[in-house]
Amino acid sequence: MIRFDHVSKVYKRGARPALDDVTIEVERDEFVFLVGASGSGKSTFLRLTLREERPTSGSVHVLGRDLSQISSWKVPKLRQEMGFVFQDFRLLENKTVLENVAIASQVIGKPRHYILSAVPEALDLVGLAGKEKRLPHELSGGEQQRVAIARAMVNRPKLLLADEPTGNLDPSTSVGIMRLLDRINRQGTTVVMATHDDEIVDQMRKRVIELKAGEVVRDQARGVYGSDR
Ligand SMILES: Nc1ncnc2c1ncn2[C@@H]1O[C@H](COP(=O)(O)OP(=O)(O)OP(=O)(O)O)[C@@H](O)[C@H]1O
Repeated sequence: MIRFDHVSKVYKRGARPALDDVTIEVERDEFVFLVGASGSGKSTFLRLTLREERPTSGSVHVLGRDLSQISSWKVPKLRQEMGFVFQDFRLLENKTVLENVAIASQVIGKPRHYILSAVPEALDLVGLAGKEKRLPHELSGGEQQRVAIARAMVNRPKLLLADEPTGNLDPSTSVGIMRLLDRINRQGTTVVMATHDDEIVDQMRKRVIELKAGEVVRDQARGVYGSDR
């Protein structure tokens, strides 16, 4: 699903690498936490997976494709096969819940009959059926994040990337969001979630990849502690 082969990323010549010789494989149907202190390289990992950035060296494969071989005009098509969720929700404030979700299908030209069935299905998945006409400011933070997750799922991606999705939520609301992400994973979507929240990571008992100053220092699924090279 995702393969990083000796990937390094240096943003500015001479600066410390944001990722330093990272080799990781995420298999189909896995749920993986990406943890590490601020600046350890989590967002860089996600940006490379989305091909928002390109590696300085090494190769990145996502959804069976070598990202270095994909021409720029094909990148939007690749991103259509992924969903992403952010800490700050990023909803359109003057659009209803329904419109916020539908727009993700409309912008990529999905046919009307698809949208008419996929949008209610996505809202049902996240438990927001009945709130279609609300505007984002009429929802709680947890509900706003659910809208963002419905939007990420409406095109039925194989891979969901989440960057601190519970970062703006209180602990009990976060638990609900984690249950939802777990359910999405069990229904067949690979999930990679960057987080600072140790409590969530401990509760969920999933694979944990820890980055420190751009290096993988822990990969719990493989039982490796310390640098694995
Ligand atoms: N666009 C950029 N230009 C220059 N340096 C960058 C850029 N983006 C990130 N960096 C640097 O790369 C390193 C890794 O940053 P990254 O954002 O990947 O970490 P992070 O683990 O996601 O941190 P946080 O949890 O605070 O989001 C940091 O030293 C950061 O300053």
